[in-house]
Amino acid sequence: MSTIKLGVPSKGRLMEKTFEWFGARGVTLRRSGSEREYAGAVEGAEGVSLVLLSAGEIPRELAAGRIHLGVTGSDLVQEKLADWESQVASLAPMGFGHADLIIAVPDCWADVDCLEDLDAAAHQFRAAHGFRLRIATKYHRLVREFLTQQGVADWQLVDSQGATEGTIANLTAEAIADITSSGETLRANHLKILSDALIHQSQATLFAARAADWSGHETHLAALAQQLGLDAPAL
Ligand SMILES: Nc1ncnc2c1ncn2[C@@H]1O[C@H](COP(=O)(O)OP(=O)(O)OP(=O)(O)O)[C@@H](O)[C@H]1O
Ligand SMILES: O=P(O)(O)OC[C@H]1O[C@H](OP(=O)(O)OP(=O)(O)O)[C@H](O)[C@@H]1O
Repeated sequence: MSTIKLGVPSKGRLMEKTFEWFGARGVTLRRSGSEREYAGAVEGAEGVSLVLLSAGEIPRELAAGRIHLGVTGSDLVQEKLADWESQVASLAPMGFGHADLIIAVPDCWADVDCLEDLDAAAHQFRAAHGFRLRIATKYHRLVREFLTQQGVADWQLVDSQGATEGTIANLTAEAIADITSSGETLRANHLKILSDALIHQSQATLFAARAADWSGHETHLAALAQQLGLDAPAL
């Protein structure tokens, strides 16, 4: 018989905290098999099976309907899925995995503390250098939407899939947009956050896939929602 497929992060703190969150609600998730095998088991919820996936791939698997439910950061869903609310329903913020997507510039840019200053600096930068000020990020969709909405001009995004805070010292960007939690990476790289450039406050969230085949799963979904203390989702 087919089951509701629940995708959760396969490793690290997101996996552990997800297991704790479900466990506290009477649903035991665990990795089965050897330590390195990505197989999982569910106890305490009928008709639900566990799929262990990279957090970064969970948005795509939800959008494709290959999993019914998935836990990942809200930043990843909003970045990776166009018009995300049409593709997934947010069922529950889970209270961990907090991170802020922000824009930061070098500490030594004394005249740049907010978006208006960045706009002015970008304008000057283009006049002086003949190309647009570069902002390094992996969050292309969210950053582009935010800066456009805020009326900041004369920037370009350059792709950085990791170690983004290092791009400025490496002279491949003038500013960065990345997630921060403790702020230590920004401090260590002599960067400061613009005061009004909080693009997204992310946390781990339980999502449901609108494209998944829910037929035959209605009773199990209602029972799971009740056990987790959630409203029955309208999908
Ligand atoms: N300090 C942090 N550093 C990195 N990610 C964080 C931090 N705090 C919270 N997160 C969240 O964790 C999620 C990313 O998790 P993770 O790095 O495990 O995913 P991933 O990129 O898919 O990993 P991998 O591809 O290595 O499996 C994002 O939603 C991010 O917002
Ligand atoms: O504010 P902090 O607590 O210092 O955390 C923020 C850092 O953590 C993440 O990087 P990650 O470790 O995921 O590596 P990455 O550079 O590969 O993205 C993020 O991209 C920042 O670099």
